[in-house]
Amino acid sequence: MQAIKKDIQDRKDIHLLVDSFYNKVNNDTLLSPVFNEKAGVSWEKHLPIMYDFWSTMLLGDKSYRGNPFMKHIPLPINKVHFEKWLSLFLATVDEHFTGETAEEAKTRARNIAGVFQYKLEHIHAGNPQF
Ligand code: HEM
Repeated sequence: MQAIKKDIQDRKDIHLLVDSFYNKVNNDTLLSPVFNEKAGVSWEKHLPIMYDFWSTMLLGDKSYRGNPFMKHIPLPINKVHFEKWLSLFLATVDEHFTGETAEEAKTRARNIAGVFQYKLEHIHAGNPQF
């Protein structure tokens, strides 16, 4: 029987969301090389940052301080990468959660991915006006 899904309520839920998402990323042939080869991500450091980021977004605990966009400027990523990133994120939320905060997570992800993609397109086109 399938477990009854609940909403994202606390940091334990955020850990499940983030761990499951990056597990998918690490198994994805398009995104995994960007994280592991191009950026050489240290997962030990990155995952706790992402727990704080999503806790700040969804639980309002203000544990994340930083400028997330800056880290993405040097990455070789475009629309195709963002579409994949978003589809994995949305699938992860739906797999584990349902409710108002789960919907909020998907809306935030869509919006931020859209903004990042738009800004990067301009920067990559040689118009670093941001
Ligand atoms: C194609 C899409 C994306 C790729 C390939 C990507 C990749 C990365 C990489 C390689 C880092 C740096 C990790 C490190 O410092 O070791 C990073 C950091 C981060 N990313 Fe992304 N990312 C993507 C989209 C997004 C989106 C849409 C969001 C937000 C919803 C996001 C939020 C963050 C945050 C919060 C950080 C941490 C920044 C910090 O260190 O303060 N990323 N990402």
